[in-house]
Amino acid sequence: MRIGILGYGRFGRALGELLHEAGHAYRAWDPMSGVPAECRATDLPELAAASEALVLAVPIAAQAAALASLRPHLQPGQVVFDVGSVKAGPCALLDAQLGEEIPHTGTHPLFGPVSLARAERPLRVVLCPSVKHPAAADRVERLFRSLGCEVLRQSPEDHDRVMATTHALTFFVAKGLLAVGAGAELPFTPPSFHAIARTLESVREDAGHLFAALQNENPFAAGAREGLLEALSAIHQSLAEAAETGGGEQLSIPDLGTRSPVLQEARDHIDALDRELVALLARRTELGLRAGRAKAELGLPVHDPEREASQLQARRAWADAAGLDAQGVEEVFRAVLRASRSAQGR
Ligand SMILES: O=C(O)C(=O)C[C@]1(C(=O)O)C=C[C@@H](O)C=C1
Repeated sequence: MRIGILGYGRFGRALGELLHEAGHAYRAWDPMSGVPAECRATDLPELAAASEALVLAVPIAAQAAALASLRPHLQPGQVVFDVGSVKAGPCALLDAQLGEEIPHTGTHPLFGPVSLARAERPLRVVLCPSVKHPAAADRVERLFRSLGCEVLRQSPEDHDRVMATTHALTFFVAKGLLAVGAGAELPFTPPSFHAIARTLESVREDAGHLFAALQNENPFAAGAREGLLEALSAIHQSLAEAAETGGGEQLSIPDLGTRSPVLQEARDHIDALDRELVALLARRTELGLRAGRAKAELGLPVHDPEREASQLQARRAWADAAGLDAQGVEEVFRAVLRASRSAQGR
């Protein structure tokens, strides 16, 4: 399928790379950011004429204007979809501007430039079909599946309701933490902070317009924020009361039932950890494939003994520093490298 990307910001560019990796031809047009010559359309009419599917990858606030300028160049055989993080408004806009004539659907890829660069998997996409165009939703679903994505169908409202209490609230909390200095260079941080530190990083790296769109364009976000603030002040209040009365009953952690025996508990943790290791190996394989493709373009072979020698040396040193058996860790990485090479050879 020939794809046209309208808007070549960070997401448009990352989507272009994903399309390219999956073997799709794409062109892009953006009056603001530099599109590389090899995939740049001359102008909007040319982009529209050259594409079977058009992706609206502009900030939500710019969607109406972008769609209005695209509309005169569209044909009924094409399909148009947006990739915005909220869906009620954008889906209504697509319906209003493209109507019965131009097939369209709303989508929200639950990944971005940062998670793509980190080769995080699975890639998930929420698809909000227009009742006017069921076949368009099927075409776009097939396109995302060809990129290795899992596709989940939802109504725009159901999508926005879930996003209000997850995406919008996460960004809201992260903004608050950044405002109180939790994102600053700190001399040390406890493990309980590590997961949220990653979130602070992505919030900091995300384009500024995303925060405003998540909060202001999602019809359920303000209610979710109020609910969170109420819940937090109730907790704050009960902490203050407990400090005054010396009591702690209402703050006690709920009883999790009978304690598991030590062995069971250790095994449960080991299982959880191994699951994370497998997910990490999947990401590592993906990155190996990416390195392989880059080397193929340079005419280099899969096996790079020099790079592997320096990798093994570094991993031995990391093992030493962690108090592990360096030889054992080296063997693990030899197996990882063998698997990576064989994945590239597939
Ligand atoms: O860095 C590369 O060139 C890769 O292809 C990745 C990788 C790896 O998995 O780390 C795999 C094979 C090479 O021999 C060296 C390293």
